[in-house]
Amino acid sequence: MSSNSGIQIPSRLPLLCTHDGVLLPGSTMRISVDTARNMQLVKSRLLKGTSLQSTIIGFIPNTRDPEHDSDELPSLHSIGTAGLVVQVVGSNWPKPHYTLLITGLCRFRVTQLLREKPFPVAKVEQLDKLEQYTEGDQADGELEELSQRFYQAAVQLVGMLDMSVPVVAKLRRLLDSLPKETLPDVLASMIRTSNKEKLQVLDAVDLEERFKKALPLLTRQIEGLKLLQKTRKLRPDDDKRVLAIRKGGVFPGRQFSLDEDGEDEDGDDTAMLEKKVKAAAMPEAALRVCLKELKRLKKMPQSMPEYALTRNYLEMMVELPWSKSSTDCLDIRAARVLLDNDHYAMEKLKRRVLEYLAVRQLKSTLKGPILCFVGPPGVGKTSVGRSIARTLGREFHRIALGGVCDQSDIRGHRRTYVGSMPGRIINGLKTVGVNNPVMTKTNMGCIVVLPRLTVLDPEQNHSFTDHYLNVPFDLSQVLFIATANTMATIPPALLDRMEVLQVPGYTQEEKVEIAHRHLIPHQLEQHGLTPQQLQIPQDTTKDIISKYTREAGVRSLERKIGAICRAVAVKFAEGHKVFRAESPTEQHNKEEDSGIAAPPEMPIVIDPIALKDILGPPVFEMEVSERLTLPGVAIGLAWTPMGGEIMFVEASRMEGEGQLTLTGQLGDVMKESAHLAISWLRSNAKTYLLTNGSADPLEGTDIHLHFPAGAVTKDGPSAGVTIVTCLASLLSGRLVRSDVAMTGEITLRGLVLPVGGIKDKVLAAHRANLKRVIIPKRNEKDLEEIPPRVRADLDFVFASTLDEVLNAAFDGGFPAAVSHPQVVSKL
Ligand SMILES: Nc1ncnc2c1ncn2[C@@H]1O[C@H](COP(=O)(O)OP(=O)(O)OP(=O)(O)O)[C@@H](O)[C@H]1O
Repeated sequence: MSSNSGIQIPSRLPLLCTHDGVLLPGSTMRISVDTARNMQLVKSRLLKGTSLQSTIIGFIPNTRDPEHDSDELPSLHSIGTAGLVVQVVGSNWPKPHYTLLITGLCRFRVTQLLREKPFPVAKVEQLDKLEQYTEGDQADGELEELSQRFYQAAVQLVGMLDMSVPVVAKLRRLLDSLPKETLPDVLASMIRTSNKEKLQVLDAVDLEERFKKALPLLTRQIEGLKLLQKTRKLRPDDDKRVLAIRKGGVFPGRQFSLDEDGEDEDGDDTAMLEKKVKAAAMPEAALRVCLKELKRLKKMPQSMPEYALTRNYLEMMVELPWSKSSTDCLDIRAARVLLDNDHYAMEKLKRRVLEYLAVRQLKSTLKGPILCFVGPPGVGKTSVGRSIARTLGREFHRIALGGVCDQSDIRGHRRTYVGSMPGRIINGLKTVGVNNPVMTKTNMGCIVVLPRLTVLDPEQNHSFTDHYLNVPFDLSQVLFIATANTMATIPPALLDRMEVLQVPGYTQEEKVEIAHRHLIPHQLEQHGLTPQQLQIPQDTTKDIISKYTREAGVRSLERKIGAICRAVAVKFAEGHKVFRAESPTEQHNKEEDSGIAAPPEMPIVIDPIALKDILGPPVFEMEVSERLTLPGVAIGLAWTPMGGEIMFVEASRMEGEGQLTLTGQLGDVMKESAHLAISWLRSNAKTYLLTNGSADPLEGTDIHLHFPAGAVTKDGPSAGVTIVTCLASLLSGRLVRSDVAMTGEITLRGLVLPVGGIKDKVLAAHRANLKRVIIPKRNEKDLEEIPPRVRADLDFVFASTLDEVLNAAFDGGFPAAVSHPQVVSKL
């Protein structure tokens, strides 16, 4: 029935004493507090409390809170309103204070003041109660009549207001849905009433009296409105007059001078714009264009669509930072510390960035190549860009070109088009307000269609012309950093203008460090939690990495940590009940525990059980060894723009005519690898005793080769060795070792050629807990990039021939019947 009747307020309430307003039940008000006791209440109750109950406070009106803590508390107004604090905003200007947004729930009476310091707390008796209304309804005819009259008056009042205003329409609907008993409070807080009148309504505990107090206020408001409407009707042509003036003003050459403040706004506006144009310190060419446009604008009637276009253009022009730049404050030593503080690992990248910055410091006019960071998503490319901006003391802007394959997105649309806009670069400059920010451009691959690449050419940057501006803008001060996931999609002409820095994926250990140094503290802060409230042990982080994410970077790891923080934040908001998992052994203790709130200083520790509770069952289970229980399966290593991955190759044979079927969305190069592999095995079948009695192992058999994850397109020559191993296993009936992965291109003669992406591939093998990795001999030098700890965990086999590959891939080797002639690679 009543909205506030169901509320049960605590029997002890902290009191907020104020002289600046009266909170009535059912209304919301903003109140600023700055006295000692009130500030204490906010600090130690509202900001520290974690339960819903702690956000309920007693609002005592008409009582001035003493300025100082030591001053005596004056006698309290006996009736107050229990209020729910929905928002607290703190500020130090002009002096420390908090602004509270508080919603009134119900009246209470102070029965006993329990303490005065640091803020008053009192025993209270709740006044507005459900029974009171229901009983009143049945018993009292007069009350019924009063409430009806009040309702009618309220309807009349709302009827006089403009229903097209959404708030009025909402109030009209509310009138019917709210219980009638609450109307005096709600309306008294909405209409024009003094604090004294509101206080009288508040003090009217008896419902009948409350109606009697509020009704005259309502009637007064209605009468006031009636009077206002009458005076408006007396001067009906007022509006028209205003209209006439406005219309007249747009005719060129005619000036109106009005005594009142309704001056000719448009004339004023253009004059203002002119002033701004002159103050914008633009280069000669741009200034000339602006002045010409201004001249046109002055002559143009405002109703012309072009008026708005020209105005927008001019406003854009004056807002651009033509000659506004921030001063660089580069200190290489500080930069090193900052880069190290912001990012763990990525030593090579950091070293190159520092070199770049050092050269800039020595020669500020440096027109070096644009840096381009290439690596899987979430490895910190953009975030290094942000750190560079910080070290230089520059603004940072990120242009994400995801999905953008249109040059107008970068260069803007010509102004002749409706809805034309400047491109992303100019827009970015307008946002940052200086002409020398650090800009990162994500996903460079998409600029394939840019016919002219001036943006990325340092030599041509000084005269970048956006189609919308149509005058050159000097971008030579902007420090561009490009980022991309793969180099494959960047046009060679673009690549040629950039210095590419590879950012490989992270090892599990690196991820754990990054999580504990950066991601967890960052997420805790984002969710308003402290390390005293939530702790994630290293083992849990390892579990999150291996069981819930499979990525080269750390983005989804960060998301998972965020999910944990959210779950814990909910627990704290609910009052921090003991957060335990429901393992069967603990189940019986649950009832005893459930009522006890853990002491607030106890952190929530995320153990494996809690982890499973929050993130659900593990998403990735290592299934490597399970899948290698039959002959004809081998593990390869693939490189994708998302980092390295392990890849299974499966083969099966059936009766047929020696045909090879390939499935799994393979590209041409990969299909050719498969054919090469078959040919090599056929030609060496005798050597390895794969003949099965006949001369050709494929006689009377069809072979099917499949690369699982069939929906993903795969290509490249690096699966060659894996296909050979897989087929050798199928034809020999022997199992491939379940802890070995391999990569390498093959030739028809059985040589193993080098491939790319070794670091990412090796990291993928390490992530998958494999022990042995077979890589081409000529890739041995790439191992330098791999962290020593990962190198120590793995057993590397460097193969230059397929014979070596097979020997390493099978337990006990893969002996040839006759000794295999050693072929030396001259490639
Ligand atoms: N080495 C690191 N140390 C600390 N934090 C890191 C590190 N690497 C990545 N991060 C964090 O990972 C998150 C994602 O990084 P970022 O957005 O820079 O990725 P990105 O490489 O630009 O990805 P994309 O290619 O998808 O744009 C950021 O919050 C970043 O701070």
